[in-house]
Amino acid sequence: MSTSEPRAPFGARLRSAVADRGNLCVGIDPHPALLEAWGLSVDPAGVAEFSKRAMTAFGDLVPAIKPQVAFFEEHGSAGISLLEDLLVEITSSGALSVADAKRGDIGSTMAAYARAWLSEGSPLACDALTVSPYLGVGALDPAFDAAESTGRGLFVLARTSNPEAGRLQGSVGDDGTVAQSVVDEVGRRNRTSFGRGGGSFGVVVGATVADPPELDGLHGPVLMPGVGEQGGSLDDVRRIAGSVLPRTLVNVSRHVLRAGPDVDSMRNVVVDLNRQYRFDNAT
Ligand SMILES: O=C(O)c1cc(=O)[nH]c(=O)n1[C@@H]1O[C@H](COP(=O)(O)O)[C@@H](O)[C@H]1O
Repeated sequence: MSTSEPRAPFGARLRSAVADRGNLCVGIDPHPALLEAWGLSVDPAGVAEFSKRAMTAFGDLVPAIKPQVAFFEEHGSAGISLLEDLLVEITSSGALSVADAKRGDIGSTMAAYARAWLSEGSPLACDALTVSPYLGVGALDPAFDAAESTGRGLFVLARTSNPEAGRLQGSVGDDGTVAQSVVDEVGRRNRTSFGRGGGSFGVVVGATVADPPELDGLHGPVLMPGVGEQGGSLDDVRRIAGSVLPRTLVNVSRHVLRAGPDVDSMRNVVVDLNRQYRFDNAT
């Protein structure tokens, strides 16, 4: 992309990718146990082959691909270098990259994370980044600003899929639950940046959650992990997403990756999931 050609907002690019390819986002999570199950070495060479086969299997099928940064980071600089290459390859495949790094820190440090993941020309630049609001949604402002100015997006953790999350994220303050206040604050940012950001700021809500936040006021996308290995189902996704179902990106990682190392087997699982998780006609 030339500098004279501004990138369209992430929200608009995601809507178009979903209209084209459906609502499924597959994760690339090279767990050591999966590398072993695929007959690969638990080292950077194994991670490289794992990522290559995964991209061959579904790079052209889904609107978004979410590398789990932790499984690259654990291999040090070689792993990060592979992640840089993978982010480029995801773009070449026509999918959007969602880097699952769950970053979050005080504003000035957050600005450095924003430069790393959301600025033009950075080796780790992705289309969207997962961020943690534990230091306050306002502490993430450098990331909101960077994302808006470069046509990128954020997914802010609101109500996560893990069983330990409810006590903290479901606790009730003046504005309802903590999870609801995160959704409301992200929704406010989507409304104030409409036209420029195009609803590029999303939240993460797990498909396993019994007490999800109300998402009607979000005006942005939802990343919904927890389907498959963590027990979430299509019915759960429908129940939790409600009116934002068409803008929901359903993440599945191990359920697809366990079908490897055979590329066709993984591809078949994704084709099947793609049939179920396509909500463009949802009411
Ligand atoms: O931000 C995430 O993607 C995330 C949030 C959440 O609440 N739960 C959750 O499982 N995830 C991530 O989504 C992926 C789920 O993987 P599977 O359980 O194998 O499908 C992992 O990379 C998790 O780190």
